[in-house]
Amino acid sequence: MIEFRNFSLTYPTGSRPALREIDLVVPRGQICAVVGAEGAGKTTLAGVISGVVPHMTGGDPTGSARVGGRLLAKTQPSELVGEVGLVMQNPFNQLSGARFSLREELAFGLENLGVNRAEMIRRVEAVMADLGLTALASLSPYEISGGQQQLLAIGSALVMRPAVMVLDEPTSQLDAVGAGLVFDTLETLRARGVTVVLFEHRLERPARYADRVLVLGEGRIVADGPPTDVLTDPRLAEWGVAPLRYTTAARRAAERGLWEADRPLPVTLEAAADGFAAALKSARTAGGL
Ligand SMILES: Nc1ncnc2c1ncn2[C@@H]1O[C@H](COP(=O)(O)OP(=O)(O)OP(=O)(O)O)[C@@H](O)[C@H]1O
Repeated sequence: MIEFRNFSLTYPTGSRPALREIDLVVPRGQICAVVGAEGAGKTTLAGVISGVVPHMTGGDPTGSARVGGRLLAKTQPSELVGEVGLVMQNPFNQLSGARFSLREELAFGLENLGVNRAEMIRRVEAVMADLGLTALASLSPYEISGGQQQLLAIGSALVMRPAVMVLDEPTSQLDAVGAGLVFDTLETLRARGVTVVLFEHRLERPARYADRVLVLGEGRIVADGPPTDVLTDPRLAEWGVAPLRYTTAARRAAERGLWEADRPLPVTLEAAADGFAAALKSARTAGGL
């Protein structure tokens, strides 16, 4: 579980706080997506949860932030290995540089933790199968594509079986198939009780997979709720987040009386298609078409 109480953070060179008065509880097994404009504080929040900020960046925190009951201000990032898995935007930066093959790279963190060999092999093989990496097992992490490196970075976090996974734009370099594998994996993690915090620019995936969406605006949580509420909020654009095309199309239809009054605005393509089909049907029934 993640628990922030009135948490604020100002970087040493910052003129204003990067995070302000964050009150947040993310329970076990929840997929929580965080969206927001550039500079809203997403990477900072990811860094605080994973122990990187302020320990490695500097910064002055106030209030409290806990992961799994540990007070992050008093916990070094190395103590969080195994507790929090962090996947950053650029997978290249996450390669250990010390291993010759994907299989060895995936085993690297487990070796450092002293996990026994049989268990290590079991976990590495399972993660490679889940992420479609088995055929690449003997290749160098440096000779695979950026998308495959992104899957490798996710795999390197997954093998550690952390209680919390923090994913900063985890599918930015992946095609639809690769992104699908990652999001299927997130569903498995939810079922296992892993807490997932997902930072995304694009809203399609949070709309479909997240239990909850937070919007950050200038370091504050400005909205927090189920995707169907938050992503249809008319203030989304004011917060610097472009609404989904389906939601905008349905809102325009609603303004012209072409969307059923009691039907929520859609955040997925399927819900939009159902809504427009229902609107067409009622227009036909009414003899309008
Ligand atoms: N290491 C740092 N030192 C000083 N200021 C920083 C540092 N990192 C981020 N900031 C500032 O803190 C604020 C929040 O930045 P952050 O990177 O967390 O936002 P973000 O929502 O992740 O933005 P983006 O979508 O562009 O990645 C910004 O004003 C940024 O300039």
